[in-house]
Amino acid sequence: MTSTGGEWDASQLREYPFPLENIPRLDVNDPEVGRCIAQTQPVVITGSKLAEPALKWNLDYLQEHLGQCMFNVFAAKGTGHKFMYYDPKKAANCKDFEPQMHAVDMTFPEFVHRFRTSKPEDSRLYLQQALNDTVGTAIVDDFVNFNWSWVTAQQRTHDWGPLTSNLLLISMEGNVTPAHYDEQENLFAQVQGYKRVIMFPPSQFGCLYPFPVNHPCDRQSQVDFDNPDYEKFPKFRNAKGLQAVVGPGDVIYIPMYWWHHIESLLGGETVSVTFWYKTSRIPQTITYPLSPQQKVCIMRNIEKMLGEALKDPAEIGSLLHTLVQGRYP
Ligand SMILES: CC1(C)c2ccccc2-c2ccc(C[C@@H](CC(=O)O)C(=O)C(=O)O)cc21
Ligand SMILES: [Zn+2]
Repeated sequence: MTSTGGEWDASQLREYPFPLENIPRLDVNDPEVGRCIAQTQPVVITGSKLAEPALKWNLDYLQEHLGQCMFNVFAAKGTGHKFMYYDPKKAANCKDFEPQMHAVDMTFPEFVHRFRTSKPEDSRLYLQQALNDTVGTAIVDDFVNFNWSWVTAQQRTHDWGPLTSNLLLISMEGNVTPAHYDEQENLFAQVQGYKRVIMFPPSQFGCLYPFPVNHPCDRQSQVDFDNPDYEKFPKFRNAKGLQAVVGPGDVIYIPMYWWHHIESLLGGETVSVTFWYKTSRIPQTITYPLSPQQKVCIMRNIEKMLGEALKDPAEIGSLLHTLVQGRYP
């Protein structure tokens, strides 16, 4: 994988212990794009103009045109570079959980000021804000001029459910969102700077050891890619990833249940806009063998049901071990 125009170079890519193949990079008019999406395979789509009006969304422009409301900004703990999502509701009943980032609400000018005066010993920041009509009138103008006809055609062609949200993401260079999966289809538009996306198929659930469903970090991998614990996570040695670097104007399709780790490359802030779609209603006919995605969904339901049935999450593991050991080799 080489840079297209010298904007980044491979020396910026953090080293990880797993092999990586490239995610295909195709023009929006290539019929192969539709085939990739239909087969829930990741693909980088160029030339879609999906969020073209946002190509001018640098910090100055956004400060000028975003409203004066408060923005969701996350600060990583200490000088860490990882932004691992956690569910605050589940954190409430998980006493020994230590969040590795915390939410700080601030105005956009405050965010820009802290972003620009940030020193190496300061916490890294990551702004994540749902784009809606409260974030500012001029931005709405840009927003309505996104390529809605194209993205709505994808939604209809692939029988996705409703658009649930567009997130505006502004990251400092070097920030990392560790590997996790989401339960929605995602067309991820990169508009400023470069991001490296590393993805693993849902079939590699067994190599990536997600936290228990009832844990605040549900859906996130327990494996620290910078320092993997092969004693606890031996099958991580078998992980095989796909990767792409996306830049302004690129869109990457992140299929539901696919693992993704995303890092912002050097060169200043990175800005992305996500288009998340719920899945469609339950398919009429179930075909066998079930897909890896369906098996992840089944495993999630079992964990949820056991959590409710047993009340104490600590009992789930021993019950599952009793159920499996010596009985389901
Ligand atoms: C880490 C952060 C800021 C965050 C904190 C707290 C709650 C939610 C989120 C959240 C959600 C989405 C992203 C974008 C992307 C990862 C990336 O681009 O870094 C990704 O995972 C996706 O598009 O699915 C990033 C974040
Ligand atoms: Zn995600």
